[in-house]
Amino acid sequence: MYLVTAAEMGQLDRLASSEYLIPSIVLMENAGLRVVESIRRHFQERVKNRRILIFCGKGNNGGDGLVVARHLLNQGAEVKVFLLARPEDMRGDARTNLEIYQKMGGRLYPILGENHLQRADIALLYADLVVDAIFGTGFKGAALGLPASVITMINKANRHTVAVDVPSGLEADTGRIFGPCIQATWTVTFALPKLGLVVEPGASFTGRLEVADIGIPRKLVEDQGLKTHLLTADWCRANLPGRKTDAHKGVYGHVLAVGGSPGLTGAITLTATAALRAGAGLVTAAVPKSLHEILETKTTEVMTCPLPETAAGTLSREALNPILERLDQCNVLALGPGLSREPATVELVKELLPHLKVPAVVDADALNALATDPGILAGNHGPLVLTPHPGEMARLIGTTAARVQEERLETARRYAREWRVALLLKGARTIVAWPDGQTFINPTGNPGMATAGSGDVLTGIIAGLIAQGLEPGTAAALGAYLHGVAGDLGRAALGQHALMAGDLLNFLPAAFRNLEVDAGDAAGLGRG
Ligand SMILES: NC(=O)C1=CN([C@@H]2O[C@H](COP(=O)(O)OP(=O)(O)OC[C@H]3O[C@@H](n4cnc5c(N)ncnc54)[C@H](OP(=O)(O)O)[C@@H]3O)[C@@H](O)[C@H]2O)[C@@H](O)CC1
Ligand SMILES: Nc1ncnc2c1ncn2[C@@H]1O[C@H](COP(=O)(O)OP(=O)(O)O)[C@@H](O)[C@H]1O
Ligand SMILES: [K+]
Repeated sequence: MYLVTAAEMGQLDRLASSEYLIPSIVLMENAGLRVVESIRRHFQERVKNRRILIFCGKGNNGGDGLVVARHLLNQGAEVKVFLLARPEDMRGDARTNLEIYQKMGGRLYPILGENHLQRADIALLYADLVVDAIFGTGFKGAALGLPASVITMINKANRHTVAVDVPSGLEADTGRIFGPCIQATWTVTFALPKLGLVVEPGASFTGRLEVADIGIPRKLVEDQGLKTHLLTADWCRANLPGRKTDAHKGVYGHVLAVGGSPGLTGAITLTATAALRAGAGLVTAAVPKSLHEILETKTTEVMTCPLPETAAGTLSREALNPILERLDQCNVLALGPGLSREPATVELVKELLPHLKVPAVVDADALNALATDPGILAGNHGPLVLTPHPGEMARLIGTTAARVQEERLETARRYAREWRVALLLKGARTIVAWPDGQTFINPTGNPGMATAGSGDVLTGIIAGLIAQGLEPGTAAALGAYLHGVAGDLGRAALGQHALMAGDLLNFLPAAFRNLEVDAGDAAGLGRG
């Protein structure tokens, strides 16, 4: 599903009117009607006598709110409109809808000063629902003064609140909040979701998100060349690697997982096991030779391979050729889990990356090694997926994790394009940016996944999907989605505190099953 900025949405609205002759007031009417339908569903279609307060701003968002008000009035609800503007300041379609509402005898209460707040505050005590139509995509910066007081008052009333298009106080483009913001129970956004509704902190203020069709022609949307997408189950389902009835394990590829160091054998174990869970045919874990027996003990289906090591028991530079030889029989490398930052091991990573002929998922300490010499990626390199968390991303581009978190989308998009890699930036609402600019935001996952080894599992899932023939960028997006679904299933069963990385492996089958279309697949009968 495409995601848009306020400007892109405004462009769509304008072109719908100018190129497709759809009057803007028709778009506003459609928007209002979609909100009314959503409110009816909220009340199981019984809106009669419901006490509904509608807070309207002076712009078109307020206009939407006035459309909502008059239709609810017509349907027998007890409606009160609180208008944060003087009627004479209203313009265009919003003004028209204000006048229609007034002609219908709708109750209208101006909020032009703090002295008007009390009436609204009392009404809030008895309200069955609050409709937030104060600010939409036209909002910038921070709500101050009276709007800030109104937003704070509404939040304090703690009533069910539906936000029209965007929760008021939220920047539609970034999801950032600089002042009070409506805490919506749910949001009805028009035509396409705005970026700020699906990334934190905006996503938390948005509540449950409904995307309402207001009649913007689909072809117009397709012709816009939009590059940002919200990952959906449908998209993931369409990109799941198939399973042929006459398949053999070689068909599903062979992952070479390289990593491990004393005390960090768990990371490489999680990655290797996750690759199998994700459906790879074969997986080999290549580790420093003194850890080889531990891996043999910790794994069963995973094959293992001892490699030359340093005195510290980490992979040494002599491991380069054995790894390259092993890669001749593999079709994807997972590099980094538990690797350590031993200088010789860092050198090994820097020598290995430019020689790769197969796709590689580069994670954890391999990223830290890359950060010591970013120019490594300047030359030609195989298709890479980098999976940094904000700290590792900060090291890669020489900034701070806080700065990365302020500009997650642009940071990921810029790095992917500059270094021609698929860049997966972990964290709440993981971002997957492809070299061509296509960018995906993952809505699945939860804070229970902020636990040691969770990223190692993701690395394995992505490598396992590439092993089965998926393009690296597609595998990164699909992997992030499945990883998050496994985390959500894990949270439902175990809670957020108890969830551990190993649990993600146990819930991965259910995450796949949720996506597989027909029961046949789920029973492992294989797709014909
Ligand atoms: N055809 C269409 O276009 C359709 C549009 N639709 C609807 O229109 C909405 C966009 O409407 P919009 O562009 O009028 O802006 P909106 O969000 O109502 O803001 C109102 C005013 O807020 C003000 N303001 C801004 N920042 C502020 C701040 N920090 N603190 C205080 N005030 C601030 C700013 O005032 P100004 O800066 O101009 O003085 C602005 O004029 C969109 O979300 C959707 O709901 C639908 O009907 C579908 C069809
Ligand atoms: N608050 C959160 N919401 C959703 N997912 C999260 C959250 N915190 C962490 N995660 C996910 O958990 C994983 C953490 O990975 P990482 O930090 O690399 O852990 P480790 O290095 O211990 O394996 C990432 O996939 C990240 O997206
Ligand atoms: K709003």
